[in-house]
Amino acid sequence: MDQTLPVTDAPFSDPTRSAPSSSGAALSDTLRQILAAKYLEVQARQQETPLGEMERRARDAGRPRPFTAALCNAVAEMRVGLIAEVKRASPSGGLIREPFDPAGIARAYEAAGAACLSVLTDEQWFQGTREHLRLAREATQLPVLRKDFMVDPWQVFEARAMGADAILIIMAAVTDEMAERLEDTARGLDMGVLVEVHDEAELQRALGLETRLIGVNNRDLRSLTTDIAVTERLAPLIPADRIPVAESGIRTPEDVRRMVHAGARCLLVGEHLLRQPDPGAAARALVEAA
Ligand SMILES: O=P(O)(O)OC[C@@H](O)[C@@H](O)c1c[nH]c2ccccc12
Repeated sequence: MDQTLPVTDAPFSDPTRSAPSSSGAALSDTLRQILAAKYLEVQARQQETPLGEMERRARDAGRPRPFTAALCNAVAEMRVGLIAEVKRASPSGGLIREPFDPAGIARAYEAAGAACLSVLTDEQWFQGTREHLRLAREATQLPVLRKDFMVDPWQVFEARAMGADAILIIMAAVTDEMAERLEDTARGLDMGVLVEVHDEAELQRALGLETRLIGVNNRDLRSLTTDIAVTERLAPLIPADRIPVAESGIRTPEDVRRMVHAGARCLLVGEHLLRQPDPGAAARALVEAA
């Protein structure tokens, strides 16, 4: 814990310029728009709360709950490791749930046997807030992933300061160098990391990190379409010392069985659960599918 943490004195890097876009496609699409706004948002927030102050708040936030261990335990016990998501809206789904009760939803997920929670904090595209994360975490004992677009280590301190136990690193959104800085910062705070990939090239880049949890996003963040065959293609390429997590577009017990069969016993599921009158019952049906 006495390691020197990376500082954010460098200007925000634009991954669309320097990172290899693995698909070869220009990011002139949803992800690019989200990132352009995110750099500005982080810059503005950092002016309100400078790095040193945010780091102090992060270190005062108490101990993080063990996110990676919760999923490892589920896998070791041959259960489905469900990361159940709390989100009000999304760019592809529009307004998903209204009224929206993050604490009640989180409690229902916990009772259903979810291993972890994921809470959207992006306001502009997902109508998320820091308050949603705080409410969901306080209502349960579960480790919580802050689901947002991380482009600067300042946000990792911010995540811990708001109570998050883990962060997401989206390989399509960052350079290799930034991915490492985000990972180092999270590890220095004892936080978990989920690194997200969508194709073979992003997977190769992700395997250069130390993070064990490799999320395969079935959703293409450029076009917003989902296809759970993406996990079936990529999960077999993930080495045995890593833990594959199938993300997005999972709805039915049959989908769960397909993901488990492909080698992904951990699942990140949101929209389907949140569209049901009883998200807890829907979560239980998926946990019990395999
Ligand atoms: O709601 P779904 O299709 O079940 O997907 C959940 C989760 O995988 C999705 O919200 C997600 C995965 N990666 C992201 C990156 C940013 C925002 C959102 C996401």
